[in-house]
Amino acid sequence: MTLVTLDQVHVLQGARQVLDHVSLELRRGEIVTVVGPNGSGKTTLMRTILGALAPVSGRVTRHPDLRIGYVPQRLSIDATLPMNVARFLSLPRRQSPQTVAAALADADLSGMQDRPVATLSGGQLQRLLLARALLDAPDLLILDEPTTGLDQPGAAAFYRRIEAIRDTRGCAVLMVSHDLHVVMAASDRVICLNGHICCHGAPETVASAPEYRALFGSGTQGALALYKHEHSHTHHDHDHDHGSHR
Ligand SMILES: Nc1ncnc2c1ncn2[C@@H]1O[C@H](COP(=O)(O)OP(=O)(O)OP(=O)(O)O)[C@@H](O)[C@H]1O
Repeated sequence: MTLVTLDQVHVLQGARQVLDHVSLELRRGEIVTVVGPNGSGKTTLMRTILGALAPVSGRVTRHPDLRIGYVPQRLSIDATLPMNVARFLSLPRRQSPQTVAAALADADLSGMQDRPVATLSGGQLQRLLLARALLDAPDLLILDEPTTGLDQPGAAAFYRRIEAIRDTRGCAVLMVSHDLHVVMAASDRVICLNGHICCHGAPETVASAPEYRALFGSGTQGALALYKHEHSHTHHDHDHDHGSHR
């Protein structure tokens, strides 16, 4: 089932054209990652899909009654605010204890209802934002650079959790990421954006595309092969190029 379709979308930020002829489809159950250099329009694309920005031409079509859960890059919370996790998740709308418990379990924060938000680690706070995005049982989960500030093992664990949520809830996931190595392995499809869509497809296809390599160098494919090797414990004869990292 197609959840969102963008057809030849053009979006301006101020007078500047940021998205140019962008067409894509998001389908139920898939994990799609958008990669691209700084200023390439990734956040603009997320906000266009959310409906916060309108295209000047082209069309965005959302499935009727589509529910979108959004995980922002970061949240500025006043660290001195005396608020616990359960209360944070019941703002602005009251949620049942069961809904809160299920969202916390999916975000690997089981039993944390009474913890003051100010005492959470960076990784736990990120997962709290994930739990909040799960409260309304979204069909599509949008995450904008969700692992900013996490170290590589923390980011890898976060992406595995996202995969588990997709598997159990069946929602689609669209995310922006700079963690190229890990994310390439955790995605069904990758879209490489630089104002327009430079290339897209399976992670392996994108990692070896000349357009992608021109933007990110050639190191990622080797790291991808390495990650998959460790992850699956199978022994494929990948075209390793570990020596050529940027
Ligand atoms: N509100 C705005 N007004 C004017 N220009 C904007 C606005 N928001 C973004 N831009 C410009 O649009 C372009 C794309 O920005 P966007 O935030 O979508 O890129 P990005 O790929 O998410 O970047 P980054 O990786 O740095 O987060 C940039 O040149 C940015 O300066």
